[in-house]
Amino acid sequence: MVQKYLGESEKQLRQFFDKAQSTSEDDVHFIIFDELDAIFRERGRGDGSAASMAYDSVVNALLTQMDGLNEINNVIVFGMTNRRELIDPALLRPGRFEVQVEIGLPDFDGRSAILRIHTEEMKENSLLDDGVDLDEIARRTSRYSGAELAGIVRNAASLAVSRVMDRTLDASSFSTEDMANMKINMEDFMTALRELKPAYTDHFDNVNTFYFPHGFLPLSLQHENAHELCVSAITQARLPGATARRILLFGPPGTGKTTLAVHAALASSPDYLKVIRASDLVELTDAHKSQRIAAAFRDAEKAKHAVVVLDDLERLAEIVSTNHLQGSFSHAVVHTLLTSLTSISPASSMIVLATTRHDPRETSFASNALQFQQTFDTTVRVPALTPSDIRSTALALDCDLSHVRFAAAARMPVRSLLQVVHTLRATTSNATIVIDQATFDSHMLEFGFEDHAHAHTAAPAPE
Ligand SMILES: Nc1ncnc2c1ncn2[C@@H]1O[C@H](COP(=O)(O)OP(=O)(O)OP(=O)(O)O)[C@@H](O)[C@H]1O
Repeated sequence: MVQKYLGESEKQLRQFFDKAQSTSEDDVHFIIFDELDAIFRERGRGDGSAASMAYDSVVNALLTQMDGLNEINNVIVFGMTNRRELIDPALLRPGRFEVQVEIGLPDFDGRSAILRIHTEEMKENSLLDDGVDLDEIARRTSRYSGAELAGIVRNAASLAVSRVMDRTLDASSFSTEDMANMKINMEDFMTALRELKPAYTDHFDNVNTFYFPHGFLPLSLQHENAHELCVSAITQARLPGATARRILLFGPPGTGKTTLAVHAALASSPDYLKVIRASDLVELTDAHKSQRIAAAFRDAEKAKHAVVVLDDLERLAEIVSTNHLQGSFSHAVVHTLLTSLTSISPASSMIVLATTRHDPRETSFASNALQFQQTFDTTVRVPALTPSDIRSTALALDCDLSHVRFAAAARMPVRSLLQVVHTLRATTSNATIVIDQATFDSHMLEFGFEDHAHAHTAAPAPE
């Protein structure tokens, strides 16, 4: 559609419709626009340059043609897009693209059928090993789109070819054994699956190693309760009429809020998981940050069971408070966060787990800016560890703190405890290490924590 000269695209558009109109009414014409969003974007959004005005004019031309369609009844127009929100709204009104059908990610039957179609020819040519279980591949690809499944098949085929080509460079000297080797087997599919990850997700494998490098620990009764609440909210979000879709986890720095949210999300086997962290958005402009956040929510709406984790809301929103009532934040990001959170479709089973260091029950600048009370359905406190939680968590990591004295009111964020325990553990290869008071105290001081035995709170190192 895009032409070099001004007015050419409009002319071409008119020609499509004129051709359809000029034929007999018995001949039905289909006009199909692929990637509709590439050309028919919302008008007035450009930079005012001649090029952007030219795009606006193409949209006008299509609107004129579509309106004229009422008088002819042998033309059916299809538009395809995966960015519906970018299309000029006038095109989506009744009388234009009035029937809108969403084609989401394929379900198990759909994936099986897609895999069968793409492997049919291989099977006919005896290139598919009998051990290839397409249903098993369909089971393992719950988050893959049709195009990605086709990519898996192509990748598996090229693995089989390269296996033989690595051994035999001359195709004319192929032996029967080479031909048998060329068959695409289950192992090729498994390798292809590991290499090609679906677009509509974070890579779950990376998530595991990133968030729980040493495994996931129960930490405390409150942590376990918070975890259970998140898992059951995610499970119930899949049922009609679910009400708790937006959960806010709050607690002091380093108490394990993000880890808990991500683990609960994984435990409920979502087919889409997106963790949005401020560190992934650094160096982006506010507009780009907002786009990323909005896109994650859009993708989540498309998935069947989606979880979005918003890690550290105040960092995402760049909140800097000078006191509990004043400060600054990124208006664009806050606007996007609030709009995305409050406009989750009731039909979707998406659930959002967000983390913050601010107690939503107390007045604070962050709490006001992000409207915690109005935006979230449920809030859950994730506390620092008590002395008995500290001991049991350390023991789970083979570090015996029974000889260390803590003030009853002492509290320690799990991050601080893990820092100390891991350095203590690094000093010896013994199965379980028994730590005395002096060694523990000196490590605590080294990390800048207050005297835990007397202080009410073992403060974490400044961030
Ligand atoms: N249940 C757990 N099991 C094992 N490790 C954990 C657990 N919870 C937290 N951790 C570890 O403790 C550290 C801090 O956890 P996390 O980042 O989740 O805390 P946070 O409350 O989100 O912190 P912040 O307020 O700074 O965002 C991480 O290194 C994480 O791996």
